[in-house]
Amino acid sequence: MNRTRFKSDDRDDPRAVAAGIITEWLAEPDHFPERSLSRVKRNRAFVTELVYGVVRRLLTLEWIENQFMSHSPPRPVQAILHIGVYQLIFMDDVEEYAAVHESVGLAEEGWRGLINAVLRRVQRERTFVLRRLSRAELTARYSFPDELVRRWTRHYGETDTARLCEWHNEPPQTCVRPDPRRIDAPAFEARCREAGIELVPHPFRARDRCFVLPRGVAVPDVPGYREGLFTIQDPSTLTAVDLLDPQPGETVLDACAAPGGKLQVMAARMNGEGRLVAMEKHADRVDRLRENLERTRDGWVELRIADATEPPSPEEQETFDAILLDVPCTNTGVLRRRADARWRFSPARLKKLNRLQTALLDAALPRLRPGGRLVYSTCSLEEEENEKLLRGWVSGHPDAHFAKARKNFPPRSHSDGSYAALVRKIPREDS
Ligand SMILES: C[S@@+](CC[C@H](N)C(=O)[O-])C[C@H]1O[C@@H](n2cnc3c(N)ncnc32)[C@H](O)[C@@H]1O
Repeated sequence: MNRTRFKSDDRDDPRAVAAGIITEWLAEPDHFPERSLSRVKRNRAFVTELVYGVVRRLLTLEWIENQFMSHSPPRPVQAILHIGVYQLIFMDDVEEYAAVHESVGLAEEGWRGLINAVLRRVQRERTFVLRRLSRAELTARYSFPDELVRRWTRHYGETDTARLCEWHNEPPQTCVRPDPRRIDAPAFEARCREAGIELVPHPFRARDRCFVLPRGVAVPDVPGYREGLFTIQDPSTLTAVDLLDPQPGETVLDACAAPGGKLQVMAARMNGEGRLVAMEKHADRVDRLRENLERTRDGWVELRIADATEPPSPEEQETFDAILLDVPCTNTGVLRRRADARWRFSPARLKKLNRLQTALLDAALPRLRPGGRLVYSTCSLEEEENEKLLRGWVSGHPDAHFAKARKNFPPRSHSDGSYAALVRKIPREDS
């Protein structure tokens, strides 16, 4: 059977489209499904749910299918089975008959018997399957790679690991933060209510208030979107900015700035007074950053496409009062938002990122004036790129002093996972 050919290879059939994308992803797991999804024009919501659902629940789906068959069929058949089982187990709003019948119809003749047999058994024995699944190992139960489950169990224990896995499998919330320069939180809530949008205050404690958008409300439909009255922000992102505490009149650097979530909060806190420099290495990410700043009327922020691991020029030495270093990381605190990221985690990738994170810290310190503040932050839960890396780096730099750190661990934090540490550069007379 061809890698991506299906019996009903029909651009209008959402299941066929999803099966095609999943087959490609099974062959090349590093190929991001969102690129293929961005080309889908029809039934996009359903295709997206099938693709992300299967990508997220892959190990669970394989575990269920393996209860009813003894060897693995070719990839296109696996994709059809995954789509069928996903609908039967996880999609309450899909008719079981359609889930089975339409999935079987996607396959070439020779594979239909197998697909039909497996899907019918899953349909008939659903309750029994779910009961067995609830007692299965965490990897199968929540569909996480063994590497992550083992390291989380070691650090956080089995109960918290199970809760974390459950959290990462839930659909992410969209949160918004009214910009206090333009509107206060009660007035923003009232404007949304008038527009028929009932916001839910987010329980996370930070200086700025965040609200959860009801499901199905598109961000551009929220009042004040075009006027830049709010930013789209998981509240965990506020921790790093709260720790850095940029002040009006200061000279501040955001060294890894795109797409600009934390930068927008810093711009609001500085209120156009002082200098705020946004550095970003990847030019293709700067357009989105610029758009975000234009929406919140923060054109005063200086954008610079540059590699923040490069040492500063002589004029830039010790110029900044405060630096935010929101480094690239393994993203293990935000897996809810990236269905495929759990499969990309590996110790080798973590080590490679550690080299970049250390190089970014090394190049940031000489840019900071003595007495200045640096916040190192990630959206990771792994100590090797959080507390361990930061403590090790500080101990090798006598002019850096570790002040404090905060970690947001979902679901306890009710937010995405993140880590942020405040480091002070020791003033010269003390060093
Ligand atoms: C975690 S993201 C930053 C998120 C951003 N702070 C926010 O709140 O929206 C890390 C960013 O660093 C950028 N980056 C990676 N290596 C870099 C480097 N050597 N110099 C500057 N930026 C870099 C990436 O392209 C990415 O946009």
